Amino acid sequence: MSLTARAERGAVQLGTLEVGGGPAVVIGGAGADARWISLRERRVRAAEAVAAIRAEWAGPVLVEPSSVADLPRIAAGAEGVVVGEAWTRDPRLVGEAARPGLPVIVRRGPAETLEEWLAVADLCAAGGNDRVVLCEGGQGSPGRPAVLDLPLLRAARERSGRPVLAWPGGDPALAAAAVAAGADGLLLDPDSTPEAVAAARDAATIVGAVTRREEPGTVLAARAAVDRVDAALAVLLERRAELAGTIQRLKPVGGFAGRDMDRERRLVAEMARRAPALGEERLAPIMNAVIEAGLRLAEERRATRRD
Ligand SMILES: C=C(O[C@@H]1C=C(C(=O)O)C=C[C@H]1O)C(=O)O
Repeated sequence: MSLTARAERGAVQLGTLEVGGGPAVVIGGAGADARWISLRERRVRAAEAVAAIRAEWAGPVLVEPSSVADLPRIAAGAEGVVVGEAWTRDPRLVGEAARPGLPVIVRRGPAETLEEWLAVADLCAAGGNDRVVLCEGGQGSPGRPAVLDLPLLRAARERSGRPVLAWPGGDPALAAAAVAAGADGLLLDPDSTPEAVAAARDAATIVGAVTRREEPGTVLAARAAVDRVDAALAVLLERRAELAGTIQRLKPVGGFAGRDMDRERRLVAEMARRAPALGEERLAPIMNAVIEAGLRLAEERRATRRD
């Protein structure tokens, strides 16, 4: 599959948040598209935990239960259930988690094979609940921060047709790599800081703008998709201006005086291969504006440095 191809898959709705159909989503702490909490290793009751998060967040909430007893409370107050390794080892528990009809996020345990992982998802579906999202990656050992198998993530996505999230730890570079590999979203630590959430979202936005082909159905969704592409364009335009500025300093004659129209025509022709709908005719004035902005910046900088 090419880098920018769009794979067909079933999207899963987590409350108001669609996973798998549009942009890569971010699930985690404050500032994310959805929040989640784990009741494992916490001495807090499901109802209290859900109420606490509800007090500050009106969007989708997912909960990892500590036992089957938590499920009715979760079903009453949350938009999804998260099950991890402890659950996926026990088919009966998985069946119970899927029964209330809430979407289920199935996290792969580090020792679990692709077949075992997908079998857990199928178990949910067999119980009548096909709203299953997979999640690859998890906490490593102390010397090994995150364990994220990207080929396995891709295989799971292609084989199951289900959305697949990735757990990138706190590393935005891994978040970017996961989205580039096809992850439909990121599951961050529930206690992630707003800064960590923003960094992961930024990485997902920039990479996703190139790798995720979207087909939005409303003006609002299409504008949001355009905003993501513009975010990536801004990063590239800034980088391009810096590089073009370097060339002005290195050339014997820089700035507008050293303009090379033949080089400009050739780069437009090369770009038209990747942008055939726009073609050379439409790209030429765009690139002329981009190039002139870069030259103006270079000349302004040169004037203030007086070199
Ligand atoms: C950067 C250069 O200087 C100018 C700016 C260009 C650009 O921004 O791409 C291209 C050709 C030149 O007119 C260059 O010569 O490569």
